[in-house]
Amino acid sequence: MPPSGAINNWRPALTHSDTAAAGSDSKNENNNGSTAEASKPESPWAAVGLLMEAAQPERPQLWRGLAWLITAAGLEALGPILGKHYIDAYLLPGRFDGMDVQAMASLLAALLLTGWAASWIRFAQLSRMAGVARRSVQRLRERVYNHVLALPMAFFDRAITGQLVSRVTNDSEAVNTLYRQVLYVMLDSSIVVLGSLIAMAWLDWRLMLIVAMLVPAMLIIISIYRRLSAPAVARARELRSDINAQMAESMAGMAMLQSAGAAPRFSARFEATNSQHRSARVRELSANAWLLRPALDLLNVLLLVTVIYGFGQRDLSGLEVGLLYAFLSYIARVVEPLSQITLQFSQLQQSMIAAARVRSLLQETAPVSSAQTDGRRIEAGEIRIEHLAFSYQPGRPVLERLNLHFEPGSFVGIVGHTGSGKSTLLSLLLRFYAPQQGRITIDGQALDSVPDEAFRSAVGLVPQEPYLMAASARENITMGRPDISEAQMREAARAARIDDFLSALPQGYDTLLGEGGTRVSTGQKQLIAMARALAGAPKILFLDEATSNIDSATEQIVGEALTALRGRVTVVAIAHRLSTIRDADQIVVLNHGHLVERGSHGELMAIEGGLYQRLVQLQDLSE
Ligand SMILES: Nc1ncnc2c1ncn2[C@@H]1O[C@H](COP(=O)(O)OP(=O)(O)OP(=O)(O)O)[C@@H](O)[C@H]1O
Repeated sequence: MPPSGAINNWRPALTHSDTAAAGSDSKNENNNGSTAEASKPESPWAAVGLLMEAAQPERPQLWRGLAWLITAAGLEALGPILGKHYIDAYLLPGRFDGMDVQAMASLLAALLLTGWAASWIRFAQLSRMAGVARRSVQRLRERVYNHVLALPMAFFDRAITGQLVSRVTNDSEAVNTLYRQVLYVMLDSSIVVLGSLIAMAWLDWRLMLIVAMLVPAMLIIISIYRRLSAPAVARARELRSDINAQMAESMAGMAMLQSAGAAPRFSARFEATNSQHRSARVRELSANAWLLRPALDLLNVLLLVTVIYGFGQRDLSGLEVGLLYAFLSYIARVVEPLSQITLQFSQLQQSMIAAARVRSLLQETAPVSSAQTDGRRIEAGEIRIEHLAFSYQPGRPVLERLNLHFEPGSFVGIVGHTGSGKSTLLSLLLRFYAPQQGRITIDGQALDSVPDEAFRSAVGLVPQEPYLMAASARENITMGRPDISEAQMREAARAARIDDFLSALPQGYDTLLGEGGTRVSTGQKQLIAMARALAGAPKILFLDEATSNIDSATEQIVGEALTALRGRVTVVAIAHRLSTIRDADQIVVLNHGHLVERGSHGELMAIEGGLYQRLVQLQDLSE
């Protein structure tokens, strides 16, 4: 199993989606067990914390925006007070002449100006905050992506590609919505409500208390709604991510899917997930339609009745009319934002779940980078393996008590039956996993203490399933490594015997390969992968069945290329096709995770009844 292809691999075990399709709680039954997927309920503060982290560099902007929003709310709250004064001082007493008209005109102008100023400030600040939100989400998305790139390979054994894509794209986008909800609706509306309540308290605190009752009533409604709809919201989100995962999985395994005639089954499974998603959304929207809107309308009416009734109980002298006007204005200003907060709650809940998922992905521990360690560069490429033991799952050892020594510049072949642990050994040498017992050293220093950069530049890999990016041949070989010159790239391509092919392409090395680009055969892909590995001028070159997809003539040419590396580069090649490693200085034979034989081809062939001898005989028979 090629570790390098883990993220792109076709995964026949559709555990998560299958359990989801069966209608069970996939979270509990997901054998892939991605903690990134676990959407455990998080407090709203956790989500807000994530936002604040993302907005960290622009916090002063946020505080400034907040201060201006409070100013706008204050200006808005002034409106009804001015209106009350206008009614009480001029309208009711009928003072319409001389100085009074002037005063009335200034009062009305102030009324208009405060309203306009408040609207303008709010618009400007919300636009400013929208900018902060967009940039924060951009930062968050980059952070999530970089975090995923740094995660250990063991994580990708559990993760499902489509769901990870969902985390980086949809969920990060949902966090954008959360930003909008939190800033536009929650924050802005809360400030307006607070400003109106303060103004009302200044006018008549008893009446204000009646209006303020609205706040706890709304909170109760929200809490009931939350309890009723939360499972549906979480389920909808989970199923949406499943839909993405199924989509990605089908695309990645299209050839197998079609050739195995599995399209109808996949289609049925997709429909099942899709319809469960729709049902979850309907459940969620029903709670919204049946509970939220009617409850809000009812509260509004009750409030108006109570306030008017309160006025009815008082001595309705002329002055009370201005107060009634002011209160009715304030009630509208309180009810509307509170309705906004409540009505947006469903969206808010979804966004919070998305934020929780992004957060748990960010909490996946990336391996501690060796970048800062004081290890040396790899100069010779000597590898020593001592008492190495490893298992993916406790109690199921894959490699046991391995002791090996690869001389610098030597050519080492690793052979063994399928599942004997060859790729696992390679994964350990590549630091994809850490051994549970024993140790590996390179040039005498522990593998994990070699600085990242030094390790990467000294090691090349030609994986079993070569991976081509949707980019030019040049980019596919250099992989953006700035230190690889044109001459080095071409030299590597020549060594991998792919230079002629690439030069003959319509735009030569600038021709697009990979998805949507020029089609290349699997064998050619492998040669490009070889050129990619050689271009970095590695000290150690790992090949994971790199000759399995090329014809015998090309294999011979590659064999010559490997021979040319002798003495300069330590080559460790896993090979099913034994002819590839026939000339190796040392052939290591693994069986069920144990080292059973070791030696040159000649030495191993001399072991009567030995495993290597049998493997060679079997292969000779089959050819
Ligand atoms: N990521 C993984 N998680 C759990 N078990 C794994 C993982 N990768 C490999 N294994 C198991 O470890 C054992 C050794 O697998 P490995 O891929 O190293 O064998 P191999 O010799 O390279 O096989 P092949 O020649 O078929 O590629 C197998 O039993 C396999 O099922």
